[in-house]
Amino acid sequence: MTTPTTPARHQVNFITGNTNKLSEVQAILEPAISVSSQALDLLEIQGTLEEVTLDKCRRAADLVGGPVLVEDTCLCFDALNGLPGPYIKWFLQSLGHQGLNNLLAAYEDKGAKAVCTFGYSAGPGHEPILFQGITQGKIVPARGPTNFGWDPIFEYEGKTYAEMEKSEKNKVSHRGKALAKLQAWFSNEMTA
Ligand SMILES: O=c1[nH]c(=O)c2ncn([C@@H]3O[C@H](COP(=O)(O)OP(=O)(O)OP(=O)(O)O)[C@@H](O)[C@H]3O)c2[nH]1
Ligand SMILES: [Mg+2]
Repeated sequence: MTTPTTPARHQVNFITGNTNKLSEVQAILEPAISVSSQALDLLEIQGTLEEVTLDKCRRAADLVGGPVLVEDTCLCFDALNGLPGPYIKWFLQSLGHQGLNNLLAAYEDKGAKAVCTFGYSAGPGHEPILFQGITQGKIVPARGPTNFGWDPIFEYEGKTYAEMEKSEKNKVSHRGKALAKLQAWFSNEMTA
């Protein structure tokens, strides 16, 4: 007679230097998928949203020598044909919330897409798999706590991300949507 075994819980090693990202990923994935993390400052190439994450993921797998999860987040202004996109980190650092609003002053269209692209690689030499989530919102003057990036200037259905409870943001966010796809893929793998 064989004893039924419970399938091993999935485990991911999320490589990021961003503690805010890490706590959102843990809040969304755990306890179903356990999340460990290494803070490595990965070099990021110029390119499309997908190219940046693919390259980041391959680099992380080579550095760590095992399975890795990485993520790259873009903020794409509709009036600017998707810019700043993957370069939002440097735009935010240089211009701040007001400066990002000013970029759209000449345009009526304040629409913006928050795009999150996760890359999972089973290890060095394994081609990464991408999971992407997009939330459409608009850019507004800052409202709410300022502890995470551009959260105070990204408004979705009347509230900025910064004004939402964490659990509320995770339900509607670019990151939450991307992680729902990743979770579906992992549970499929588990039953395959
Ligand atoms: O208000 C925000 N709400 C979010 O949900 C969010 N997610 C990312 N960011 C910021 O957008 C840039 C992405 O750059 P990014 O993806 O390269 O991140 P990063 O360099 O901080 O970490 P990582 O590359 O080590 O993972 C960085 O400035 C992040 O702080 C966010 N800001
Ligand atoms: Mg980065």
